[in-house]
Amino acid sequence: MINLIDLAYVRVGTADMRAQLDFAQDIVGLELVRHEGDTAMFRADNRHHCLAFVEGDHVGSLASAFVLAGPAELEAAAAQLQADGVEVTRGTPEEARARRVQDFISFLSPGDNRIELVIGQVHVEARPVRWARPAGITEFGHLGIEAPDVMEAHDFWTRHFNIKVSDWIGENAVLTRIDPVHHKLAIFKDSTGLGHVNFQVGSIDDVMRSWRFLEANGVHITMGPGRHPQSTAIFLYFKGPEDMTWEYSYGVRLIPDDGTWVPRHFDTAEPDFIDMWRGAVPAARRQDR
Ligand SMILES: O=C/C=C/C(C(=O)O)=C(/O)C(=O)O
Ligand SMILES: [Fe+2]
Repeated sequence: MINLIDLAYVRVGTADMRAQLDFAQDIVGLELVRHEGDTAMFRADNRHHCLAFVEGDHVGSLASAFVLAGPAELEAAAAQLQADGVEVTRGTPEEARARRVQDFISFLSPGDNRIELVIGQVHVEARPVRWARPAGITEFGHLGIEAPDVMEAHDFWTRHFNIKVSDWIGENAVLTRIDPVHHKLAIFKDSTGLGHVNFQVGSIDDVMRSWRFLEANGVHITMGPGRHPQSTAIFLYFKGPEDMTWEYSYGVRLIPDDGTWVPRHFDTAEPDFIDMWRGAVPAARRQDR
């Protein structure tokens, strides 16, 4: 079993770095920690960065990364995946440095999403984040990734990793955890790529203030403010440049590690299956597809 300790970062390709730089700072509020060559890195918590935009021809997800405990765990992970027929690529020292990690491997998960497993991610413990806007972000919360067959993705992730299912949403989505946080990896039915990137905020007020701020700045809000019955989090989803979906949320449920949690199944025919406040739900999330 490969033990994922935490999320590390997400890398996203962009053909419009200027637009992504402006949006990530002026709208989302992240700190630009470093812009070197074709890569801009953003910080939201003690990780050196949790989001990197890489300028080039590929627009959209390049990789989603998780932290492993150390070198022995990295070797064991590579061996386990290879034994199962998964093609594993070793990061070069230059690639590791660009990611601010000591070492990493990568592979494709179902849905052709590139996943990186890293060790020794650089952390910044003492210096507070220099927020570009006071959005109230407390941390990089979770990732949504897409796969055409959620069940196949579920089987892969639960076979190899310490992933536990927290909840199912029809056959459209599975929300999974690697620690007490209700979900850090959500898999949604779609072709491939990054579904959304979530940032936790400190209060309901932060969600609502950002809602007003986004509206005033002409940002397309795709869902919310609302409250997910799954994690009980109060959420706000919005679109950035190049069709990237961002989310702020507050109040995610913690699941005690006592073995008593049974994954629930939410019926997409119910009017409040995804929003307890029954706000408008985008068509892509409305029914089993
Ligand atoms: O589609 C349902 C989404 C649920 C949640 C939640 O319960 O918090 C998410 O944030 C998510 O999966 O993105
Ligand atoms: Fe989310």
